Amino acid sequence: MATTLPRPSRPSASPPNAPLPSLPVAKLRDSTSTLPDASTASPRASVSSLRSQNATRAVSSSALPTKRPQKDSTTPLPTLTAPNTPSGIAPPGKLRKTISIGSFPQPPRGIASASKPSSPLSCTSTPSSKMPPPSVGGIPNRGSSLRRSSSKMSTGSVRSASMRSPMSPPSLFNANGDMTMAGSGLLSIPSPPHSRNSSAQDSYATSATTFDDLDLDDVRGREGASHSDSKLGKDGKGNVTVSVRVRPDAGSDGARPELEWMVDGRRSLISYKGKEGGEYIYDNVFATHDNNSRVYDAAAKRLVRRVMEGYHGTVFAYGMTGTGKTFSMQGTASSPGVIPLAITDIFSYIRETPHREFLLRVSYLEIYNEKINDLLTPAPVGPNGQPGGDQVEIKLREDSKRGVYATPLKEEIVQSPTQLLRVIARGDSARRVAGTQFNARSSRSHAVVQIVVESRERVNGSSLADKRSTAITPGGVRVSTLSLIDLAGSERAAEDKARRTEGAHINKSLLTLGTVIANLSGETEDKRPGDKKAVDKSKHLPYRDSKLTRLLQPALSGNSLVSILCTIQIGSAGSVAAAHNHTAETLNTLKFASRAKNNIVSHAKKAEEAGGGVDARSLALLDRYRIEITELRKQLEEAQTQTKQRDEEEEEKVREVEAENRHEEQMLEMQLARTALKERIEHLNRLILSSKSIGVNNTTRTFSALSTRNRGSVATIDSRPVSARSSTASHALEVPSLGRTASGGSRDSLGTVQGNGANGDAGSEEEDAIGDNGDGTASSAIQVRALQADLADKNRYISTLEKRLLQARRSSQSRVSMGLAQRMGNGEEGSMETIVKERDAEIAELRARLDDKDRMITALRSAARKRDVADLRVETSTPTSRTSPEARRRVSHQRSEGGSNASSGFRHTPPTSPVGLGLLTEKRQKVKGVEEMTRILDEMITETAAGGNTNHILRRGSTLKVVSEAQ
Ligand SMILES: Nc1ncnc2c1ncn2[C@@H]1O[C@H](COP(=O)(O)OP(=O)(O)OP(=O)(O)O)[C@@H](O)[C@H]1O
Repeated sequence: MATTLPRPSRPSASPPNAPLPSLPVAKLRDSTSTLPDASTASPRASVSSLRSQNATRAVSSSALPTKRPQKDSTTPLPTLTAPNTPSGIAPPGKLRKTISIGSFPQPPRGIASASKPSSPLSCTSTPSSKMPPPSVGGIPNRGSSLRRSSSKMSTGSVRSASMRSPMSPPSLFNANGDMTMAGSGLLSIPSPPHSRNSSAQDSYATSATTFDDLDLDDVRGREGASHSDSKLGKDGKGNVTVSVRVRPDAGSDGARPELEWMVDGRRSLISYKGKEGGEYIYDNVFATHDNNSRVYDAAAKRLVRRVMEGYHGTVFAYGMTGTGKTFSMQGTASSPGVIPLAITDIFSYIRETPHREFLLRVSYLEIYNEKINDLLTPAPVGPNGQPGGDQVEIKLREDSKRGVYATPLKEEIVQSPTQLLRVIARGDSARRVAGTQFNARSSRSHAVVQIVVESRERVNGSSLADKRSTAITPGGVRVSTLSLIDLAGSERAAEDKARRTEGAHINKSLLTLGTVIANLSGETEDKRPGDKKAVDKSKHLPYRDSKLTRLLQPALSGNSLVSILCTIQIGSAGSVAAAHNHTAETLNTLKFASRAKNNIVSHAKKAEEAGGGVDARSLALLDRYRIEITELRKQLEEAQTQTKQRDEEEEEKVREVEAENRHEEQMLEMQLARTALKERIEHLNRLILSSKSIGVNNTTRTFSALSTRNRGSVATIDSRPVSARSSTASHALEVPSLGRTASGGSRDSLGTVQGNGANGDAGSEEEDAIGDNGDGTASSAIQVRALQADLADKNRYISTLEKRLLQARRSSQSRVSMGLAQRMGNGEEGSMETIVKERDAEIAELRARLDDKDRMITALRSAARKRDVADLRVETSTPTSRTSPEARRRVSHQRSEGGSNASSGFRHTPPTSPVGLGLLTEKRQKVKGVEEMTRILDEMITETAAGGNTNHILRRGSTLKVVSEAQ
């Protein structure tokens, strides 16, 4: 409850100082302030009390309006229809039961008419502007509220005036308090002190006339069209409305107790002519044929509308078990009750009010055995998997802004009538019901539906920008609450233990409610000294004695518009005993209703609009949502900006990755180019080899001839195959390398030149590897030189390799550090390891490539040397063939010696003849040529590995070819 107001002033017993404005309809009421408590007083006590009161209360009929009496005089009193009447709601097939109007004694015309018109003694409507300001703290300060004077004076006047008036209004009671519908000795039940509540007083008048004079649709139309506060004053609807609804009788055994009752819906009057007889007038009396729609229209519609305007409102149904409280509040599918009709109206109002925006939230709780259960939260599951685990205890709290409220309680935000109805239906299904003696589906708990309405003025303009500007300005939110309460019914002790316990709790809480309402009448502070009523001030209001009264405290203490619907059953209900029971209960209910009407004072005021300066916690949900929406919008914009940035970064990354991929592709292309170059080199090498091979082969053939001739007598130069594979492996090149071997005995051993090259013929040739210059010295010298050259080559190549390795390391280190710096910048610290691995792999690859080159160079060199050696052999063998037979013999001898001394190794004897020296010079030149070629090859390979420049290689290749051809 956002605001609470001080209680209005109470009527004083003092007479009026000035003439009072007329009351549209004079009403007769039993003075509830003197009625015994419904729960405690015995019927007999009630009757005696009534009698004593009635004797002194009379309302003048002289001032009654003339319109109604004329109408009434021609209109018969309404009949009490049985459930099976055409307009009734009772099941079909039942006998039509009509209580004839003739069965009731008719009041005299004047009296009858007197019940309608307004009385000059009635109080004036106290405009809301004259209402006292709200009490500090929101909870009405009953003491301070009683200091109001304007209404107090008038109400007090009413009471005393009515008591004193010689013009008694019509009554069913005679001077002795006996109920008589006719006769001269009528006692008027004095008008209830409704004037204490000016609004309520007005409602008396209007409610009594409205349904008599107006077509219901007409009423609806007019009510729906008006939302203004002034309406309250104009039509006189009050802040507290008390209605009584009579339930159709389920059956009768002929006892016809209904004959003792008279229900006059037109005059909102119920009278009983039994022992505790009396006449009761309320704001509305609904006969058995009145349906839920009519009940809602008269008892709750206006209240609901005003809740939408910013007032707090409470509607509750009270009555004995089985009398139709749930039927009235919930209704049926074909006849919806107060709750669904209120929901429809709430949304109609929202539709009709485009200048405001609304937020609705709903909660639903029950008070069962003095424990509060949240009906919208599913029952927790116990250890056995069955519902019934321990629910979080819901407590009632109170604060100045919200008043009394239950917490923690689930509140659901709803956006449509269907959604709201569904939520309530869910709560209904969770509510405790059980079969009792009087009701097969008796509610065993008090159920409270609470709909919180937040609304605020919409800023003009419907553009999004306007809405946004509204969103960032909190405040201006009005919060009001509509409480729709279906109480459990009072009942006699049941046989079943569980029902008994429930019944005890129900009765206790209803008793407390009765006590609170009864004691409300004693809240008179502004008394004159010596005023007898002053003692009432001390009356205790036991709100805390039950959860129900605690929850209803804000409403009962004047903070809210209140509509109480009391349900009764006056039929025999199938048996005389039941009828008696009903009668007692019905009388109790009627007394409760009278007390409520007389004692509850409400000065509900439109909830103040929360300003923008309130702290965040107390902000209305609507505001909080607005703020949240603004914040979320901001977050969304930020998120969008971030997303955009991330997208750009990702695009950048993608671009980098693409660049990397392109680089890799380029690398791959280069790799392919290198491979192609290698192949080209090998091809060139093969060309070189094949041009030399031809010489070798030719020489070999010469050697072969020679060796055939000398087989078995010459020392052999064995050649061990050394295989050299190019990196492509498919071009394996095996060239003989020089080596020493002991070819056993006289047997020749043949070196082999094998090649898988394109020519494919090298491998098939045999070569006599004989370093034969006649004395074997030439071969030795050649071998030494060849070995030295080989060694030099190897050294050179090793140094080249070292250089390359160093370069590779440096470049990979710099690349790693660059990559690292870049990736560290991108926050990819985890990938350092990967980078190092990548670089390691690159180094390994480079090494492998260098190894390949190494092998290739070795192979090339070996081939070149071999070719060189072969040339030398050919050349040295030629002069030998031209020497004298003596010399040949010497050679032959030496060979035979060499053969016998094979184990001593290869002997190298330098040539001594001038021919030999010339040959040697020529040979040296050739060796140089080989070295030159090797050098070119080395450079070429180095450059190839470093740059992959095909043209360059080709150029070099052609140079090489030229060199080789020159040789
Ligand atoms: N005005 C009515 N017209 C037709 N049937 C009614 C009327 N009022 C009540 N009933 C029927 O009477 C039975 C009991 O009504 P209901 O359950 O509403 O009583 P109750 O006051 O809520 O009882 P309890 O306090 O035990 O919950 C239901 O079957 C209902 O349909």
